[in-house]
Amino acid sequence: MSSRSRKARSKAKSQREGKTAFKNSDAGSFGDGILSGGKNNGSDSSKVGLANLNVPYPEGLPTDRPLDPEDYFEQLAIWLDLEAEAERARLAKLRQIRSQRDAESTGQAIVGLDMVDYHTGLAGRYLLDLAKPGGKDLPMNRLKVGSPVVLSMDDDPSDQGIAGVVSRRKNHSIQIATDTFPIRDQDDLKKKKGVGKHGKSVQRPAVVSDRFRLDMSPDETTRLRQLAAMARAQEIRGRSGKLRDVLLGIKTPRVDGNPIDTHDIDPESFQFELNDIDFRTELNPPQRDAVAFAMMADDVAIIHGPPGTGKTTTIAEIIAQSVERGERVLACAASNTAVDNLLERLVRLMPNVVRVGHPARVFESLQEHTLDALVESDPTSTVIKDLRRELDQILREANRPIRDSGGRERKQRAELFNEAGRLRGMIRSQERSIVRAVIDRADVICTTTTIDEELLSDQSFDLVVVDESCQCTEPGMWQAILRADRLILAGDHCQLPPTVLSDDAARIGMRDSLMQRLVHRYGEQIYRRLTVQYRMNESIMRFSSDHFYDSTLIADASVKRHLLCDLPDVEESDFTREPLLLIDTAGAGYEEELEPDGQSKLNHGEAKVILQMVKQLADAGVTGDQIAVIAPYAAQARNLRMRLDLDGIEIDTVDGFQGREKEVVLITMTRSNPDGEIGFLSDQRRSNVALTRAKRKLIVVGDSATLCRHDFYSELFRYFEDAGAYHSVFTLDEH
Ligand SMILES: Nc1ncnc2c1ncn2[C@@H]1O[C@H](COP(=O)(O)OP(=O)(O)OP(=O)(O)O)[C@@H](O)[C@H]1O
Repeated sequence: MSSRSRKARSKAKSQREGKTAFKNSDAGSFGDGILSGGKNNGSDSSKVGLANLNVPYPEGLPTDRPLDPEDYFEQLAIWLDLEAEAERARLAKLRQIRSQRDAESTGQAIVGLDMVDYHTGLAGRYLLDLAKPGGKDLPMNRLKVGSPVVLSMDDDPSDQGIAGVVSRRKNHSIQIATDTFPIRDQDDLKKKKGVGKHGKSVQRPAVVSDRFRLDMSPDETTRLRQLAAMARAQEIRGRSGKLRDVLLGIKTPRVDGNPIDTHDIDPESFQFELNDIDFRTELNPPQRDAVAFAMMADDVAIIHGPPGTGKTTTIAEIIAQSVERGERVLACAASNTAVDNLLERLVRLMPNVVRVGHPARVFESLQEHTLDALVESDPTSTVIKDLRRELDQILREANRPIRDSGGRERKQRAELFNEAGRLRGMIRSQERSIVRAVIDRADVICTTTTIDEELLSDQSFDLVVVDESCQCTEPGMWQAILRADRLILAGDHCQLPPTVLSDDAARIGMRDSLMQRLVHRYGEQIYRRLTVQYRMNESIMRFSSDHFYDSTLIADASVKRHLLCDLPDVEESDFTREPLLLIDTAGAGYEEELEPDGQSKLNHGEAKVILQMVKQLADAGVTGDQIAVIAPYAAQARNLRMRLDLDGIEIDTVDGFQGREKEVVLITMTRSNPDGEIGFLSDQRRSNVALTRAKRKLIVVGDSATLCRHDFYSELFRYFEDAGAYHSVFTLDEH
């Protein structure tokens, strides 16, 4: 353990007791009114509008003075420690649930699995196909493609298992990529019934007789990489050291050579820069300004992109401009989905982009841009293909059941495994040199902010861009920052913050992003806001614009009045002509319930209303793939998935929907109780995301008696009422 990590651990206790690593911390005194429209007096830290950015972080990193690097990185290490502790505790609790029904009801484990097939993939990984005996469908689960998992023996609670990543999932089978072959007893191979297509039972043997269990796993690698990057960042000098000092408030950021706190940008230079850019995309004026501003920033600039305002489009243009100037760019985001959204734009603008990351986590449509695919299609990789074929062959031979009792076959098997090891070594070394060549040739590398240090080794970049940067914790930023000459952060602090499991870490600042901190510290000079949105009908946009963005959003003419009934094959009626609809369930007795065996909430009454609305939409000609249902609670999303069977309809939690859009969105607020408790619905950023996903129609189902005890929801209900879109559930048929 590093000395900082040790120090951090011992400090973690005092952190939980509410102390910070900052000496003389006077957090709570930054009220210097740096941002425009300061409506809020800073008394309510739950409000998150830009106008409310004057609100100090309750106990987080101070923004009114430079941060001492040692204190700062120590604080970040403490957050990571608290977070790791919370993650370990959560998973330990889950793995203790050994009984099938209980373990699987969490959605984070699948038990009693047979291994029905395996192959070798890139870099000598094993791809293991697992299924339930008899080809039964897998239970509802949260193991998505890309989820880190632990594969262990089902009948052995002491088995620590091996680490893997989900690489494919179907209704009745799941594929895991691992570095190790999970075999307990090689002699124990015997034929068993397996599964075939569509879950039919066929005579396909389970290739290993053991039963397996899959559990979601903690991602220790990420934390270790972050700690290592922070240790380097604390010591680093030169250009990266200067950028660190700017981000810590020790040095002032510069634009066009001038410190931002003393000079407004010279309008003439700005105009000159703007005129000089040969834009590759059709951008609106705020987007163009943002591009020019980013190009002029000497060290760091921020693009604030409210929902649907073309943040990703804008940063793709910034990257294209930077490449045009002969620069190399690292384009990152905290999630794989956000990286892929950006990659989708980039590949339309330039050819030489490489997506680094596990291919299992990359959109199917973008596979050809992954490092794996590019290495595979490299002419020099035919050698690797031959070696891999040989490896597969050897493994199949080695896994044949042993028939003789004399030990000869056992000896042969050991030799075969040795040979397999040697081949894997050769494959790896060949691949390493091709990987290096592909990466060196790329103009832009796209990756999540959890960077594979081995793949990118010593690469540094003229520009590092982090999209959705408000979803990234500060410790999560340093791997990317260390490789940057200049840094552009894009995001929206009024949407979801990063996921932080530890309440203690969240309370002392881990959920506040670097972008948010820099805006606090430097104010308007450090960011440009995009204001024209291309998603929502104006009525859908207005509430969010007024509440979160100082009423600055403008609906582009192409979407301003678009309606559901304008879609081909959708019948025109009052229902499809109105962009807003709110169904108030107050008085109907639709009380929330706690999911059996779980912590999450569901609401059967609201689900019934959602079902009725979806049916009405389908009857009007709206197709499933044009509809999304958003539930703040996973249990309600699961409940609805079991009850709704319209082809193509998407049902997910708010977190699953950030960055997405649909023609029509239904939200089931779920909370309904006599005490007016609303749990994490009180985080308005979550509601902001849910309310801004719909293009042409937004339907909200909720209980005013519970929700409207809170100002935000009371305003929301009033907004629907004023728009003539409020209906009590009693006005619906069947209720
Ligand atoms: N200047 C523009 N002219 C026309 N359409 C645009 C323009 N800028 C963005 N769009 C369109 O607006 C939509 C949203 O753009 P984009 O995905 O870049 O936004 P975003 O801000 O990243 O979205 P999100 O809110 O999901 O984070 C896309 O369909 C995009 O093509």
